[in-house]
Amino acid sequence: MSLLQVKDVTHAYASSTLFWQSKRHAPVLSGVSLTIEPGKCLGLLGTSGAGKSTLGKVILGLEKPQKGQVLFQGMNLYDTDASARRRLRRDLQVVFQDCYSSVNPRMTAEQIIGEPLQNYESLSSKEQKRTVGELLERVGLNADDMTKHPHQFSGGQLQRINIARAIALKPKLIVLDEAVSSLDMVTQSHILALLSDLKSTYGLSYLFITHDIKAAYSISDALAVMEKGEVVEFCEDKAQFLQSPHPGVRNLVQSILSEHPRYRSL
Ligand SMILES: Nc1ncnc2c1ncn2[C@@H]1O[C@H](COP(=O)(O)OP(=O)(O)OP(=O)(O)O)[C@@H](O)[C@H]1O
Repeated sequence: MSLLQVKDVTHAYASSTLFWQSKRHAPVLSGVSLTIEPGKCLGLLGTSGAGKSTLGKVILGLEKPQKGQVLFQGMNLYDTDASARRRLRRDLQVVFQDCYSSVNPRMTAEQIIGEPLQNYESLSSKEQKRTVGELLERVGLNADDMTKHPHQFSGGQLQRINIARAIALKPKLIVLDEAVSSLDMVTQSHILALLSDLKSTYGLSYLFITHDIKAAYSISDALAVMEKGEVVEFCEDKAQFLQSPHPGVRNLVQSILSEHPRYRSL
């Protein structure tokens, strides 16, 4: 069974509530369907405004769609009781592009990474400290870094802290919304390598939202492209992506082919 199934999802944001009437903008998502398999990464590409982040929010349970279903391990995300919702919140995590605004600047790394543990696990303070230390080391930082505040880290280091917080509860799916986009190329490749490593170690699944075809191609198993709220291409095997006849996808593919001699003949 797929880990996540998005079935025919249509969504429009509410614009205003005028007395009893709630008005809505034009749909941002129209008839979107896709799947994410256990332990796999789906790269979601598309131009600005295509609806990628909105789909990410719908998948995280944050934006209830007007139409369609989101099934996580067969369970309807928007039709569950409180205890199932709590479990789902553990299993679904997110890392955003802006590593600085994703954390409270007054908290230490220990408090940032420890927050989900405190909310969901009943660990003694000693156990929690040890777990935070292990998580810091797991993402390539030092256990001693737990006393530092966000401003004492570089952008890449802080994104590692956000990743440590996201994996703290051993989730099943992490939405990575432009998670490496604001980093320089070298840091970006290190973080992509870390994400790949964590994925294979813990059997994590990712929704990797990005504008960057090269980053998406390097980390993903499957690829999808959105245009104006619709999924115009969805390839469960990224190799099929290179053969897509869709003109928008061909343009994306050309940009990777030029740098990968192996694929130039395609
Ligand atoms: N909270 C909101 N209320 C109203 N409209 C919104 C809201 N969030 C996003 N939108 C609109 O929905 C559309 C899709 O936005 P979304 O952020 O999902 O696209 P995106 O593909 O992630 O773009 P980007 O890559 O620039 O982040 C845009 O037209 C945007 O203005």
